[in-house]
Amino acid sequence: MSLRERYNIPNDSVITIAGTVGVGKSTMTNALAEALNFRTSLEKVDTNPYLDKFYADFERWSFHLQIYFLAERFKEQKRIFEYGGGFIQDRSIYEDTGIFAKMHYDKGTMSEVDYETYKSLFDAMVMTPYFPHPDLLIYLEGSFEDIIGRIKERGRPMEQQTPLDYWDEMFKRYENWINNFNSCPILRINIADYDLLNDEGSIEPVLEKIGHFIQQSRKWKSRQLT
Ligand SMILES: Nc1ncnc2c1ncn2[C@@H]1O[C@H](COP(=O)(O)OP(=O)(O)O)[C@@H](O)[C@H]1O
Ligand SMILES: Nc1ncnc2c1ncn2[C@H]1C[C@H](O)[C@@H](COP(=O)(O)O)O1
Repeated sequence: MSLRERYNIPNDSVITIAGTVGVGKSTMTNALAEALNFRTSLEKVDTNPYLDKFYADFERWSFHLQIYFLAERFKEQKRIFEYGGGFIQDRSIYEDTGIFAKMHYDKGTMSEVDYETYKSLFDAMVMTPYFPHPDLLIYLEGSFEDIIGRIKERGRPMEQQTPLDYWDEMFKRYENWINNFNSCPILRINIADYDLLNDEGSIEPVLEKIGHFIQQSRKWKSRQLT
């Protein structure tokens, strides 16, 4: 029996992994996809044509970068739909607007007119009944110190040169954002409770929770339809 069958996870499930930069989304995405034999939808950092420029000059590039991310994630959403699900997605589309665009607007590194243009495009594309929301959003959380340690250890130059205040602001916003998030069911997992790098078996309790959550939310959805 496969792990997917053992934990009763439907093979058309779409699971998105959310959380601040460096918390461990990509690592979790790859581990879950391998355990469930699902496809991945990964955030491509190396081929992003705006990311380096953005970190060097937020004001000049924040609008361009948000439009790029929106286009990339929307194309991925289409790909997931075309395959009929069975995907783990590295970062949700909701974080682009709820965390990044809003933070840059509030801090003055995205102009009001750019923010309004971006938001109206995002809402028209995503906040509609036609947009297929994921079955589950797994929110990874941990201490600020642990997360900063992981950003340092990973060592992407553009992130090393970014002041600590930026990550601190983002960390605080994430807590507030997840407490108010209601676009799909949420499963919160603390990074202190598993260790995918040193203990392969630590994925199993996560799978058990996923199976339970998806079963519950599908039952709830089917009751709403009858
Ligand atoms: N369970 C873990 N224990 C220790 N380090 C981890 C763990 N999971 C991820 N990391 C490390 O933390 C860093 C950031 O992880 P990553 O998955 O790239 O985060 P994200 O995609 O959220 O930015 C990487 O260097 C990764 O190897
Ligand atoms: N929407 C975004 N706006 C600005 N920066 C973003 C956005 N989405 C991702 N990023 C940045 C943050 C990191 O430097 C890289 C990759 O994110 P990660 O959390 O490491 O997967 O892109």
